[in-house]
Amino acid sequence: MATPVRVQSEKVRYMKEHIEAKYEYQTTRVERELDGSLVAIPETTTYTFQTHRKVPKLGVMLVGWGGNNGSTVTATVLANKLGMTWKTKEGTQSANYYGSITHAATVCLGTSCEGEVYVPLRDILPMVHANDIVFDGWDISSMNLADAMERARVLDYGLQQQLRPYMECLKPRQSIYFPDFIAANQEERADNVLTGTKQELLDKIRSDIRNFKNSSGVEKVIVLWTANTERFCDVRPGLNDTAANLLDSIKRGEEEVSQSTLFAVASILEGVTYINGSPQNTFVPGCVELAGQRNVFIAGDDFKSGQTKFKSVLTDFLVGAGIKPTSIVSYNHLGNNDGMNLSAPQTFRSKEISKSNVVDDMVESNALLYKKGEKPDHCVVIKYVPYVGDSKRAMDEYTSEIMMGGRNTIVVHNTCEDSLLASPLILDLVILAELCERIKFKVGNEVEFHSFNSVLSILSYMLKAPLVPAGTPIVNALFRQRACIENVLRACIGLAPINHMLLEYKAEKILENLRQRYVREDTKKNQKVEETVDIPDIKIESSKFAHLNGICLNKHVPNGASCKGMNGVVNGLNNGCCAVNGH
Ligand SMILES: NC(=O)c1ccc[n+]([C@@H]2O[C@H](COP(=O)([O-])OP(=O)(O)OC[C@H]3O[C@@H](n4cnc5c(N)ncnc54)[C@H](O)[C@@H]3O)[C@@H](O)[C@H]2O)c1
Ligand SMILES: O=P([O-])([O-])O[C@@H]1[C@@H](O)[C@H](O)[C@@H](O)[C@H](O)[C@@H]1O
Repeated sequence: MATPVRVQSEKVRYMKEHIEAKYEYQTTRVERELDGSLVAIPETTTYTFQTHRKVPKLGVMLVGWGGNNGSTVTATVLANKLGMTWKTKEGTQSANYYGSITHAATVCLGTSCEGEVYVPLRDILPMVHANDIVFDGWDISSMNLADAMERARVLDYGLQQQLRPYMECLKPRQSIYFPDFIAANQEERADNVLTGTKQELLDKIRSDIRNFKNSSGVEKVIVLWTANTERFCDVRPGLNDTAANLLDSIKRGEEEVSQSTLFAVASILEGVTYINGSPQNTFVPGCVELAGQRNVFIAGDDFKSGQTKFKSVLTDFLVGAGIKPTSIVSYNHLGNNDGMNLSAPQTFRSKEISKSNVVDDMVESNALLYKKGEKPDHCVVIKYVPYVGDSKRAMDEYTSEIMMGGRNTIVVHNTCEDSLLASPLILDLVILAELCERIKFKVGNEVEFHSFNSVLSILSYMLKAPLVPAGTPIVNALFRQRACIENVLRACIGLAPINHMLLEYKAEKILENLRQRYVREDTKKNQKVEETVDIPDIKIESSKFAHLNGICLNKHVPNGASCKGMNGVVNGLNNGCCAVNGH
């Protein structure tokens, strides 16, 4: 059960409706002098964050609901909600949300007398639990979700049998289908298709969103594309370069307006966040402008689930270590329908772009290794091999230059169960997007609170080709992306970012030159104790004794005085503690 973190600070107020926090945002502005030298100027900006505390009943409409990802994420939520277990050859398996940072990851809250304290990321701020999400959606295939789950061949059959009664009643809504945008081999499953002009299709999708919102009891809806990868659409003046032109193009029935852009426009016009889990350029400039005009969140592109996620870690490590990757070859084969759709050149091109650009920011960050414009050779190969199904086999080779003309080659084989890696990302994307809808902030003496930019770049951690507001940095390095989420959530409760400096432990001896204030609630006596200990002459100002990382601060503990042992248990006599701490 969630145990929300509570911050004790005069800068944080827990009100009935909101958590309000004042936050000193510290940055460094850099100026280049005429002689080319750089000047770094520390700056502090005061933010006031307000997070609405009420977690809504969330409805998620998946485009491509009957696909491997769509059926798997729906099944996963049902299995967790119903507490299902099933037999496998290794024994009994229970449902879980591994791979989701909002359900299976922790963050370091801070330091206690026992050392660093880690809490579930979801305990930082009130957020939707996956078990409570209601799914709906569209698919060009009419197959119900139970049959779609079977078709996907992702989940153990024993679990599928338990889920079938709950899923066979779930049927995807008819969808928009423009054959020219996806591989021709998808035609055989397209038996659930809407007809009409592009404007009529847009209006129908909008009506579906309203219908779901009104009939399902959900309080909020988010739409997420997990349908097939489309080819890139043209971007040109008069077609989709502005919001007005895009809406006119839809009215005129312009061929180059894609299925996914129609879904995005429908969502935006309904005031509903839209997330793109595939690599195509859904968010043409007119779509981005429309989202900004309507203050609706959009995010994308392309789930970062396995091979590329690894790449955004390894490349960051190599370049950050001053090692120069000069050749990156990413091959994989997979046998699911996604792989079949990607076997067409035009859809593969969309994926090739999103999988290739992921190293750009890391390479450009190090001018000591790379001249301007210089990049590693980078090759992406995807082959369709039906036999392996959803179990994608990724093989990567990283060749780098090391000191004195040396070469380093790293070869990785990575079996990615694609849908089991993408499904937790779908959950994190919609849960964090929903949370961001409840966060408002103002800067300095501003009177009005406002939302994040409509391009929700904080979701980059889950995406291969992060969509960011124009002119802002694109970050692909995975741990920077994760730190961004963690530290923004911390800022919303007035906590400083985790900076990994651990200065409090950098003293020559932990017990020397260290000044710590510990506020420690004695849960047994429900007393608040404030201790200030000066080292080396320990002057303990209270009857309680502190331990720092298991080292007892007690120097002269009169027998019988209560002394908290390493695990915080009052042991009466100090010998238990001292015996443990060896003094
Ligand atoms: N690890 C991953 O699985 C992963 C990672 C990154 C991106 N992706 C992307 O996620 C998407 C889904 O992956 P998947 O493995 O579930 O693929 P899938 O082919 O199993 O599912 C896609 C579904 O979309 C449906 N569809 C196609 N066009 C549609 C339309 N116009 N409207 C509604 N439905 C439509 C298809 O019928 C199919 O059921 C793909 O674009 C893939 O590239 C997947
Ligand atoms: O694992 P990852 O690179 O993040 O992403 C995957 C690709 O490796 C795979 O080729 C493709 O079919 C999937 O849709 C997904 O994009």
